[in-house]
Amino acid sequence: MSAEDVLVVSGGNPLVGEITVRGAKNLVPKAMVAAVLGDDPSTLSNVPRIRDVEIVRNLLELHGVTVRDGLSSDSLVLDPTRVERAAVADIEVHAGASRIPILLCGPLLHRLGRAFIPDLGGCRIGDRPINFHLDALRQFGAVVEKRPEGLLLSAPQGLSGTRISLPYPSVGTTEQVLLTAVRASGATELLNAAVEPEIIDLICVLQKMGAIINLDTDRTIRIEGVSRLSGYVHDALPDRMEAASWACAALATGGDVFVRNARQTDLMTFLNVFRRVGGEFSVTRDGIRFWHPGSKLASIALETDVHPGFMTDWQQPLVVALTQSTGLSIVHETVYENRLGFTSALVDLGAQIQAYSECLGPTPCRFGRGNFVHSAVISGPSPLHGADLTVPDLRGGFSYMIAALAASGRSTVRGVGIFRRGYENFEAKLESLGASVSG
Ligand SMILES: CC(=O)N[C@H]1[C@@H](OP(=O)(O)OP(=O)(O)OC[C@H]2O[C@@H](n3ccc(=O)[nH]c3=O)[C@H](O)[C@@H]2O)O[C@H](CO)[C@@H](O)[C@@H]1O
Ligand SMILES: C=C(OP(=O)(O)O)C(=O)O
Repeated sequence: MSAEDVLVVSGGNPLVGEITVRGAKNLVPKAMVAAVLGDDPSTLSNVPRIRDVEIVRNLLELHGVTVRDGLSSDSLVLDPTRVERAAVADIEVHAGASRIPILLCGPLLHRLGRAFIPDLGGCRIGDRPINFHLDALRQFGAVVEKRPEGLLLSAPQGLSGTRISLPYPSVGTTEQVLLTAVRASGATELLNAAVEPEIIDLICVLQKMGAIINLDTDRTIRIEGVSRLSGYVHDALPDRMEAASWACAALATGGDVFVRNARQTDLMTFLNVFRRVGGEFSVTRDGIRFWHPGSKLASIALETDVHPGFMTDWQQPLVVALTQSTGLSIVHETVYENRLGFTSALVDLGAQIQAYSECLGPTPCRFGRGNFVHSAVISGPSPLHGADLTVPDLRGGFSYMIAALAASGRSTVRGVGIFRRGYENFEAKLESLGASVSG
């Protein structure tokens, strides 16, 4: 860990001011991958300067996509016309960096008839298997060989439309199916699909390219394959995970933060919970202002779920705010089996949190019968004090930062480099909100 990976936080002051969120971490890299399917260049704007975008930019360049900055400072132009001629021998260097490489399967199979996919990275919040992805790709006609350093795929007979029913509405697998089906021969029907706003935005990107995609009200997506797609011009939807993180930071520190570009439609479920806890917000054309009203915060019972439920990526920052609520709050994490480990560090800061392997919520989830610690009871309000913290993953780590800002005294937060995966300019944003942080 380098020195610049460590931040010393003097907490106890409310965060006050304004920050801007740009395009979503969970859409932008995927829209970049979609550009590989086009016959001509695509232009993507509202692109944040985050590590996951850099990783995918480097990966696409290795595959022969020419990526250059666009006319505006936040846009990228992606030209895939040289992909066929690219050498892919260096792809292994990207192993372990993010979840995105798996989404290149369909686009590379369509263009080259083969694809090499390195081992995936991303947050360690569960096992994160890719069995749904591989089952779906095989149904399209792909042959998948597992190699020590990754996956080798080919499509000797090409890729053909198919009927896929997902055991669980997986975001990544839904995107995998979309990116493969749009240029497969014939029609594809995807049942039990995920319908997160980032997926809808990816569908918008693909439709601009010439794809025909229907979304039914029952989580069924129907795709009619087409033989060619063009480039696109698209403005990425704003990052609702980052917006919710700053909202929770405002609430936990007793502050008042305007999140420029936050969109009500993407945050509707979060806003309901924020209000039930006692947080105030007001929606304007340019963003959403979130603030602590000065009165007591309420405890709540909450389950994370696939969209339109309460998103799992919002859970960790919200738990910090719940340490300041009066009474007992209950959180049941139903999307990942191992996303509550971060709570033990919050206990070191003075929070009262007990974690359980039972399902503490009305929905019996996939993890109830295993020994997975996936429910928590938070008792509050607890005064928090400074501690020495090491970031475990993106959202858990940002929660530590929020807790350190809410705590009285000094905390040392190690491993903040991970934040660069999903929080653009986080040091500058913290400073602009009056946080006392130093490297
Ligand atoms: C880069 C990106 O967009 N990441 C998001 C994406 O992750 P990601 O796309 O990896 O998440 P999924 O929706 O696929 O995973 C949901 C659940 O399905 C399981 N599963 C998934 C695939 C599979 O082949 N087999 C399987 O069992 C996972 O272990 C997990 O328990 O959606 C998650 C759920 O909203 C978010 O937390 C992540 O921020
Ligand atoms: C889990 C997350 O990301 P990833 O899927 O990229 O690991 C996240 O953004 O909180």
